[in-house]
Amino acid sequence: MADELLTVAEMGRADRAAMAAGVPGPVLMERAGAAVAAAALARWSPCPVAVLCGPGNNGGDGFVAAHLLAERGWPVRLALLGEVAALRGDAAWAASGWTAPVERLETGVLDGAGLVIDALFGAGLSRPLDGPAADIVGEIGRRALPLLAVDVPSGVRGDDGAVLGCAPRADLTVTFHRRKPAHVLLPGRLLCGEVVLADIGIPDGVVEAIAPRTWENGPRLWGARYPWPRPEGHKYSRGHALVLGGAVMTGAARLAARAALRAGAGLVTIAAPPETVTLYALSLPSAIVLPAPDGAAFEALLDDPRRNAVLLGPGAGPGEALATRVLAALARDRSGVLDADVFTSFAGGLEPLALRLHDRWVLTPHDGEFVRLFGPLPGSRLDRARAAARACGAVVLLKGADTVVAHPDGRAAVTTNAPPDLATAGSGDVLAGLIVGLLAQGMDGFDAACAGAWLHGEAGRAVGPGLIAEDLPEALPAVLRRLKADA
Ligand SMILES: NC(=O)C1=CN([C@@H]2O[C@H](COP(=O)(O)OP(=O)(O)OC[C@H]3O[C@@H](n4cnc5c(N)ncnc54)[C@H](OP(=O)(O)O)[C@@H]3O)[C@@H](O)[C@H]2O)[C@H](O)CC1
Ligand SMILES: [K+]
Repeated sequence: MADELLTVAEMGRADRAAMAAGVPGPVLMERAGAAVAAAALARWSPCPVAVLCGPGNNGGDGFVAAHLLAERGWPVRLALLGEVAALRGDAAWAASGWTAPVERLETGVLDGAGLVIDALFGAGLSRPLDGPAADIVGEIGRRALPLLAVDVPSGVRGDDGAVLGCAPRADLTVTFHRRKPAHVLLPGRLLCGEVVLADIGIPDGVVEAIAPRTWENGPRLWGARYPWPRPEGHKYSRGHALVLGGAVMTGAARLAARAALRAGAGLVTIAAPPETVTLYALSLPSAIVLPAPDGAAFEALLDDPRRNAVLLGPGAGPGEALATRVLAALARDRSGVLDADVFTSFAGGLEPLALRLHDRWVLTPHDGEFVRLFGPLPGSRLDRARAAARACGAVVLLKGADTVVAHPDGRAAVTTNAPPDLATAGSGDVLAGLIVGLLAQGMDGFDAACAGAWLHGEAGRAVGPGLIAEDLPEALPAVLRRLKADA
């Protein structure tokens, strides 16, 4: 499945470009409807079907699918929101191929149905569902009917996966040409069920010309640049991460350091308060633990240019001391990750950092931290992460069940592989450690953030229920082995 995600506007441009290139609208609609019918034939045994059509082209796809399923002998009832005479363009053309009755959109059309095809609204959803559309969506849920959604479950907004009014939960969603953000962002993703991407004959050159800026996060996005150890390499050529250790919450930096090592950093130094050196050293034999009693000592560690990537925040303790160390790290030519307590230390806003941040720095806030840093920005998680990255100049990784990574230049990726088990103490520290480990090996900020988030998700899936953060670094070798085998 292609990884690019097209916005509704970009998809409209793709449609128009295909038509300009000689693929007529009815041909696109015929193929879209045929893909829906094919999906029904592939996943369900013949059964009575209720096809629910809306007043636009999503409904047109429904007419085509209804016709094709009826041709295959499936008992099909079709209901339309509005009048046939009001249909326009390709939808009117599609409706003309349906000679059986067109029912009014009422819940009775569901009686006896073994499958519902939802072709009410797709890309053209413009307001919350109400009236008969909302009634029937509610009834589908009450009856727990199997549902195949055309393009998106009706009520889910294509650009951000938000639900306008209500939307049904589909078992399968058939979408066309490329997926939309709604297929990967929550809550839309959870309502789509399995997503099938159908080729409706829009030439590949069209998407290249549109040059989308949004992807689903996965190895196809960054795998070619993954820093696998080279035969002639040695530990010094694999980068050296510097992790600031805290005095009290020592688990956070330990988890992060271990993850950085597992991600492949050749060396990891923990800059530790003197009284904690033994603790850190005993629990992490492969890390270097050095005392850093004050800011000057930390800066001395930073001054060694071999320590090329820095992690500040996990367990560091918020406040002036941490803020000073962040500014010291940013004053040097390093890459790094800012996480956790850094966001509390700069909760008033990132202005003190703005001029110094650049795209080899990754900020990893969760939603609460994000709002404290950047304010209540409008739009989807994609919009907000993009706006934040643009504003601060660094890569922003907005953590959550649909983690978004955004680059200041507008590129963004949505991570879909994170299991709910990852919502546990210390999980974010591991993520920050993975990213700094990849930065140390020379990956750029966007790639490192994307790869880190994806590896974190895969490690979470490998462990599954019962996961605690300590498991994640240990799950990584098997995940990396598979990644390498597939490369
Ligand atoms: N390449 C492709 O992807 C192709 C996609 N196709 C299909 O076309 C739809 C998009 O079709 P479009 O006509 O642009 O939009 P919709 O069918 O989704 O809906 C527009 C009509 O619905 C009305 N509307 C919108 N929201 C509501 C609502 N909440 N309640 C009632 N009515 C609503 C809207 O009315 P307006 O007043 O806003 O104008 C329109 O009448 C895409 O999703 C694919 O399924 C093509 O078939 C092939 C190519
Ligand atoms: K739909």
